[in-house]
Amino acid sequence: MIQQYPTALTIAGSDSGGGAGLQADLKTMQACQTFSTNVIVGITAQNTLGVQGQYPLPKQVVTRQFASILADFHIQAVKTGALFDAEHVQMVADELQWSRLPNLTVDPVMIAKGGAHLLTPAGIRKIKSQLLPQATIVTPNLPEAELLAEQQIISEADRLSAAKKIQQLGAKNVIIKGGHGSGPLVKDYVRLANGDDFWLTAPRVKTKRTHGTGDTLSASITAFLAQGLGISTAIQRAHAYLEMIIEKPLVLGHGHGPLNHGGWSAHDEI
Ligand SMILES: Nc1ncnc2c1ncn2[C@@H]1O[C@H](COP(=O)(O)OP(=O)(O)OP(=O)(O)O)[C@@H](O)[C@H]1O
Ligand SMILES: Cc1ncc(COP(=O)(O)O)c(N)n1
Repeated sequence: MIQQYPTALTIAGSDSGGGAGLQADLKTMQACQTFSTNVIVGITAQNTLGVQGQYPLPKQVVTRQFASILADFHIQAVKTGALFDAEHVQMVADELQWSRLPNLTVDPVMIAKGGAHLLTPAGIRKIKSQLLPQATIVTPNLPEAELLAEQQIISEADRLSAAKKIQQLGAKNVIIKGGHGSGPLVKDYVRLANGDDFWLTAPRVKTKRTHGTGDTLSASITAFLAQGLGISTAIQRAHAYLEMIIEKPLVLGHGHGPLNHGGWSAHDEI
């Protein structure tokens, strides 16, 4: 008998350098045994050194992709990535609202590793008002969490209060990632819808090959949600996948190099 294969949707920007954005999402989902369809919201000219150009796509091009996917596939989980500006956040929020797709992971991509802004201030406000109320989970890094919660995050207690504020904006579950912190350990803080919380801790890998780590974590969570795993298990497996592949980098490019998304096999324990 032919089994239904877990199927997800990523709504993101294309990275010509192949390490982040849509390309990271597709490779991650494949490695995590979920098929991913994709809506391209915009195109970036980008490499490991930075973002050289950004080209959001016209509304009709975005909505037409949604229509094609929804007419054919049974989508079990969705993620959003770089959405560029308020207009594009709104069109994505509208599509998600009417299509009522389940298991939404919002990766509130704002600033690329090289410093380029991938979302306008009005776009940030729209994410807060239109996307977070629909989100099963939101996955900000530390600077993104500060902007969403409108507070500084220095201590661990700050992380707890920021996560609570982000939940008040409507996101059910929150993970505030710790890659931008310092010290020998990277600590991600997870706060679940029921109020339970925990830290995911890993040794900080001394590498500049971290392009797309955030996309990879959120795409992996999405892949595992599409497979029907509970939110806590999906987060923990995604973190284990990320920590496994960050140890096996590909030596490519002259800047923040990409992860090795295929750097584990289905037989590896994660
Ligand atoms: N040097 C590192 N060693 C180990 N784990 C890391 C390292 N850097 C980031 N991570 C992990 O990678 C994931 C993404 O964290 P990070 O804070 O880098 O997200 P991000 O800034 O959104 O990433 P990006 O913008 O590059 O896509 C987290 O689970 C974090 O713990
Ligand atoms: C199209 C696109 N989406 C997301 C990112 C974030 O990834 P990073 O922060 O590692 O640059 C990116 N650089 N480009």
